[in-house]
Amino acid sequence: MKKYTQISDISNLSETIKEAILLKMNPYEHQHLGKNKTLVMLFFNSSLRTRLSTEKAAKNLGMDVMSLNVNDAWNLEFEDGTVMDASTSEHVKEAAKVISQYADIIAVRAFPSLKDREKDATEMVIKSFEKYATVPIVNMESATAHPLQALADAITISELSEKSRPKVVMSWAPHPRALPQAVPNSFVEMMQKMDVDLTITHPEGYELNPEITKDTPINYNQDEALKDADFVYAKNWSSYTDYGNVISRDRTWMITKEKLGHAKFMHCLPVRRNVIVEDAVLDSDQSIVMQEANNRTYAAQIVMKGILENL
Ligand SMILES: CCC[C@H](NC(=O)CCC(=O)O)C(=O)O
Ligand SMILES: NC(=O)OP(=O)(O)O
Repeated sequence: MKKYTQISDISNLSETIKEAILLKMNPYEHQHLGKNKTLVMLFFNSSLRTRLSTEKAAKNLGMDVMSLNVNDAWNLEFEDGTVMDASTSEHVKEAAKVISQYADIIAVRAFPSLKDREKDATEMVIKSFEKYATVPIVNMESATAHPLQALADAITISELSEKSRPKVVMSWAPHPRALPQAVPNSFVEMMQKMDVDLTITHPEGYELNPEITKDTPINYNQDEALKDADFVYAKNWSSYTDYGNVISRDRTWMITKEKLGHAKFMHCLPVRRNVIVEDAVLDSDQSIVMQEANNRTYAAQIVMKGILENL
């Protein structure tokens, strides 16, 4: 593996999932790979799980880790040819090359603006690091994708599914803020590669990028969509068509025990209790959000193992 910025960087998904599950049994087995190697993590946005699980994964592999909240360093310029006489102090051309001298792998988190859809779609931040860094890049959530989360979700469903082709329903849920489409995009992309019966449910106006959803069924009736689900993956996202806007705050879309039926509840976290999902669900043994969060370490570890093996 040369990098992990998108799900398609995984050449054999079922093998990767199997290897990640095996890794959990012996997480320190490959420490020789990371000895005298450094992971640098760059955060343009907040994180708990990604920051800690990716650091844990790197240390499981014997790596050293450095983490930088980029906004505490210099305000970076990403546009080519800019006369930098305003608020940006350093161009990503220099920053990426400088960091590459300190790192063997660079991991980046940079959320979208949610203001300019076309510009967000260019994935300027992570693509700039891919272009100018001289070491492999890992995506810790970019403007349109969260491939580490999706891999952890795939591992979790593979481990906990009680049938060969489970029904997986990704359901929109309300949120007070405008959130990215990265997590739902990557979850849909990942589920399309797995042997699951995937349905997406959301209010009208919340259609994701059709280049991602493709022919995955979309049901605007949540109750109908949730019927006989085995896994319910709840997530809020802002409108893609009315880009970056909150066009519904309909609290009836909150996931309840009643709506969940016998299904297992999934969410990437952080989750707004009693907005996205009621306490009774999160506090029940139908919730597998802790297993998902634990699998973030092994998703990151199997990815970085593959990268280290190719250095
Ligand atoms: C892994 C999820 C990260 C991010 N979530 C949020 O920004 C939620 C923040 C909040 O609830 O205030 C998102 O939806 O992409
Ligand atoms: N799920 C996830 O990526 O969590 P953080 O935003 O806390 O890293």
